[in-house]
Amino acid sequence: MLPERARIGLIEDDPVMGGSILQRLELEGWHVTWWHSGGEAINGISAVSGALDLIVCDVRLPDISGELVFNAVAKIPNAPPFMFVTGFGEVDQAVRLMRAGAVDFMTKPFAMDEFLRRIEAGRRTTNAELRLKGYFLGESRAIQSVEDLLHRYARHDMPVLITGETGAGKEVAARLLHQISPRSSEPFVSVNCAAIPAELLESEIFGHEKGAFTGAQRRHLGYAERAGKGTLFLDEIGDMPLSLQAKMLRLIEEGSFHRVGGEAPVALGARIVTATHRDLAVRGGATGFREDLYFRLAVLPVTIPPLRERLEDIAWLLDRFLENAVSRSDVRIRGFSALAEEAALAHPWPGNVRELRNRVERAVALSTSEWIMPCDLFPEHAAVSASFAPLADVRDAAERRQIERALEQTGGQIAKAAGLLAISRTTLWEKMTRFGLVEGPRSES
Ligand SMILES: Nc1ncnc2c1ncn2[C@@H]1O[C@H](COP(=O)(O)OP(=O)(O)OP(=O)(O)O)[C@@H](O)[C@H]1O
Repeated sequence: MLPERARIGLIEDDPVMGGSILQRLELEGWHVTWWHSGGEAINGISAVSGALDLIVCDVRLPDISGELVFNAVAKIPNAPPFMFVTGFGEVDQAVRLMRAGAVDFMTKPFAMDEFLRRIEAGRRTTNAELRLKGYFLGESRAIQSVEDLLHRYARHDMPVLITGETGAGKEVAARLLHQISPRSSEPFVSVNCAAIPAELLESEIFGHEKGAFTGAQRRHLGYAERAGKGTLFLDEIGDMPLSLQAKMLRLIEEGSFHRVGGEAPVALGARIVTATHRDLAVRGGATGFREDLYFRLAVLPVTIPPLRERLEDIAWLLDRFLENAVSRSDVRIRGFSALAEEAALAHPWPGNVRELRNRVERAVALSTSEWIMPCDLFPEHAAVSASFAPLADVRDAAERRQIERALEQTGGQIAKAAGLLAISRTTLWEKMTRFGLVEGPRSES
């Protein structure tokens, strides 16, 4: 039973569906307000918005779409979380709604117990508790909305495709998705498809039977089987050979696979999460990736923004990695100098978070003071400035040389040398003093 009489808003035009949801929710202790059309719901919600713990909304309504209701309600202060109920063909729309902020969706027909579990997870108090725990991936709004999306995806079993530049944190996101999912006590198995030779990848993922090929002396369980009911994370999926892509497609469509050399199908219990730094959505097979497989993998998509687009995370990550590196060494470092932080903010971070972590670890090893300086984080800039003179120095050296020549030609006579150089005597004298060319008393002749 619910700790308090929680309030739910139901937007459903089908009297049979709405009636059975209402009856079950009331039995479970929810207080339900039922609206039969979108317009009716918008008016009704405005009056009680703050008091509602959750809204369950059908995507297809007789007057306006559930999406329009959601967009209108989202503008109301203290709007309640939305969970959508959709037909099978409306999954794309439901995913779009989740990306826009809906907490969850369920496809009809659904089992009532699963529905109750999901509304309990999506209701307002649960969200508030999540916030209190704070964010894990970073401080920027961009990464926090990624994290919010992962929380919404975590309750589903559909494949997730994580895209983003190299080193941006795709695997970290996949691990977080696993940890916050109901599968968290099961294994998380990570496979880097680019790191395993193409000819071995199939038997590494699907396993093989004894005698399947020369050297296969025993049955070998692949990653798909070792992941059990947990998460199978396939990194660099864009590098998967075409022959294996066909098998992946079958795995997703049929929910089972064959070990190499095996005859009986093995059921896949794990959720598939994939990642790539490539744009696999390019049409016409230009990427060498099957379009049909792409759509199967990208049912729930999420993109990790590059570090240069989330500057607020830079200082946060610097501190995190510094703390970590210092705790593993015996150096005493108090933090980053303001100049080092400024340099970090201006850097484009082509290697993203991985580059930042490596730079911090190297800086801790190199630093000779208690404060990390720009040259500790970016030693290559220090090397460049040592070998490459600033413009002002080059200009000074050229002026000095020309003044020396003029003085030589005029036998050290300032007035004549100034004439040759087309500057005033005073200016020449000042420059000679600055360049250390003045010896003995000044000659005005
Ligand atoms: N939000 C984060 N908090 C702490 N560490 C992070 C975060 N994001 C990434 N990292 C660290 O940065 C490094 C790279 O992260 P990760 O392997 O997840 O990136 P990736 O996008 O999967 O990279 P690749 O494209 O090379 O596979 C790892 O050491 C990881 O621990």
